[in-house]
Amino acid sequence: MIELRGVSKKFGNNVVLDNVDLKIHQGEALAIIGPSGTGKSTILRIIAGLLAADAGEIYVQGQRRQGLIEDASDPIGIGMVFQQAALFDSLTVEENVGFSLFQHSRLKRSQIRKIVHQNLEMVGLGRVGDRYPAELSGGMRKRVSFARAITAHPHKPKEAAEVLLYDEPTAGLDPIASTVIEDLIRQLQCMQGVCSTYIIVTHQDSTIRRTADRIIFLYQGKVQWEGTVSETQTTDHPLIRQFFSGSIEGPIQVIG
Ligand SMILES: Nc1ncnc2c1ncn2[C@@H]1O[C@H](COP(=O)(O)OP(=O)(O)OP(=O)(O)O)[C@@H](O)[C@H]1O
Repeated sequence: MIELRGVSKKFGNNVVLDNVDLKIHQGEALAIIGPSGTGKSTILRIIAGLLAADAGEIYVQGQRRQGLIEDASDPIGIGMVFQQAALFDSLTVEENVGFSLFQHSRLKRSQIRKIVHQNLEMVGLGRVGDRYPAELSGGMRKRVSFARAITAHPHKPKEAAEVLLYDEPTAGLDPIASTVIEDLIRQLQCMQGVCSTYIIVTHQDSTIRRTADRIIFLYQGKVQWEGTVSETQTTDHPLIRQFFSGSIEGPIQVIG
């Protein structure tokens, strides 16, 4: 569904991604893990088309993307759920979720409200449409941002996100609120019998275990390890052992 071939990215002299190859298949749940500052969010932003790679190619359903998302027409929609829910504080929940439809579609207000309400129901927030983000908890704000990511024009199926990119969706949440989000991610994946695809960046052990089918470990600009959740527990790969044990001794250099 998405393929990165030889993608590199640096900021100044800081080489963040170094010739990365990556394939994500239809219906797959892929987690990208690795120490802080290794380029996980950078990969997501490149896949979303928000950031240009310095080198390499990005294919979406076999079609090469040229440029960024505003000048490219990907054959499928790719939605991103940001680490901070990134909601507009001065807009209500309903206005946030329906933002792109209110701005860019000719749908009637009542039609948009119906779509928004359905999507808020899907994330378990059917009753908060007229509240403001500041009146919600962190977990609720994250759920609102999920509802926004899956909101698309009903007559433009290409705009519906078939691939969702989650950047640390459970960061800062307590274990129970994290479970709610993890369950929701899996529920949103398999709606109406069709399983969509997602990529998740997370540091949280429970989120890795509960939301990933396949895991890649990114370090020093490269994919250093790839496997399943259960293989993270059995592998003797030194990077994986150190990462999951939290030890400061090992090949991963501790910054700061
Ligand atoms: N716009 C930017 N300008 C300059 N440097 C950047 C920019 N965006 C990211 N970086 C740098 O690129 C590196 C990778 O950042 P990125 O946010 O992708 O890491 P990450 O693996 O997601 O980290 P974390 O786990 O801490 O969220 C970091 O050293 C960061 O400082």
